[in-house]
Amino acid sequence: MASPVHLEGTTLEGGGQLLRIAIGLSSLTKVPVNITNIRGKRSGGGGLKAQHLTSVQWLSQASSARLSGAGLKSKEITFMPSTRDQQSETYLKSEIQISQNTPGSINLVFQAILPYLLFRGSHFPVRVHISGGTNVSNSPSHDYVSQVLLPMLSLIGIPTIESELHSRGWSQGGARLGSISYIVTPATRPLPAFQLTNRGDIKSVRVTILAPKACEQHFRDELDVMFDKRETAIFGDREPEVEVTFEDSRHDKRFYLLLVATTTSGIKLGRDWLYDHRVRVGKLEHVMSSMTKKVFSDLIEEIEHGACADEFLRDQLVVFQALAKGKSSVHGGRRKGELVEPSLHAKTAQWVVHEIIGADFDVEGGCEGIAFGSTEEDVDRKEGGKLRQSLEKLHVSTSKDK
Ligand SMILES: Nc1ncnc2c1ncn2[C@@H]1O[C@H](COP(=O)(O)OP(=O)(O)OP(=O)(O)O)[C@@H](O)[C@H]1O
Repeated sequence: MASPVHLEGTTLEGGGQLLRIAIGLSSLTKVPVNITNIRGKRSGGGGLKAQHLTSVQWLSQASSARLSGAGLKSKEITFMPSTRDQQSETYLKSEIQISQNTPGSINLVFQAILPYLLFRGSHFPVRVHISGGTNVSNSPSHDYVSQVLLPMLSLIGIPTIESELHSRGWSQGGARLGSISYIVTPATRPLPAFQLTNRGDIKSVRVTILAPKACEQHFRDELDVMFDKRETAIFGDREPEVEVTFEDSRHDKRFYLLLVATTTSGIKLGRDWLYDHRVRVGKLEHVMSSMTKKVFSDLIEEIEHGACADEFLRDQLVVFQALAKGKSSVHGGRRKGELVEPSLHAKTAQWVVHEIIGADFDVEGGCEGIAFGSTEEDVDRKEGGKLRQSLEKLHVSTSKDK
């Protein structure tokens, strides 16, 4: 087997996403990887947290990989997928259960395994049940995934993924476990290249509030005032269409607000905040007004620079651009006439896909994908053809001892 591609875990963002993308791509393409200094830029010493370990272990079993070094807080792992075109029997079941006993983000586990579930070459839908956190700081919430990520994946041509929330799991207001099921239908051919370049006008905004029931009216009033004030910045000359949903968070320290704008071309832009500052008794009005101000101004910033994917979605689409067939483009918007730079997360994702499968991004957010899953690519892969050779070249040029 070729020597593993070495990834230094402190590169760019230096967090967990580098690991998730690397292991997800490795399990699909069978390119072995070695990651050192995992999450090396995170405070607290870095290394694998439970959420990362869960994803790595699941993918290693699913792709019959040899995994070494993996444990809680590990800073180095080597992931060597089996080169035989055979998946582990256990993981071909139509029901998959992934359990976490802390509220590690369910959606980050899902982010790690989704490319594998979609492109592993199966023809059967799977139902994946994951327990952990549904609303966790610095990760996509259940609400963001169901209202932004999944519709956007469908817009770019990925078979519709359904999600079913069973119960909420929180990182705030004391740890609490929840669970979600996803039904994923695998792609039966490579993902065609997609173009997210025409944003259109903002047609409607959907607001999701999770807060203690006693705060409902105040929160709604704050939003009304803000919509009145910022109507033109959001809707321009169009008649505003706003829908507000409130759910009782059943805890006086659990506050979450999400705004999702839908454009005339079907694009969804989302911004949210799971309140993570101290909630003081008697100061709840301050919590609601600061959440409303911040989430509105974040969304308006996204709207003003005209991007076709919000800052978070942009990094989450990188892996799909790299696997698609042909050149996919995601317009990231312009600020003062200049293209908006990808976030550090997006740059990191682009670096990882380059290192593992050789896909490159241009400054405008375009990427010529490797057509993963096409017959030609399969033949190449099985018979040691073009792709295999170029991957092997990459192993050599990026191996650890370089
Ligand atoms: N508010 C948000 N809405 C949607 N997606 C988000 C949000 N915040 C973070 N994300 C996404 O979550 C992922 C976070 O990656 P990151 O590497 O920071 O996470 P991590 O595994 O928790 O690692 P670490 O603990 O090392 O930060 C990125 O894909 C990012 O786009």
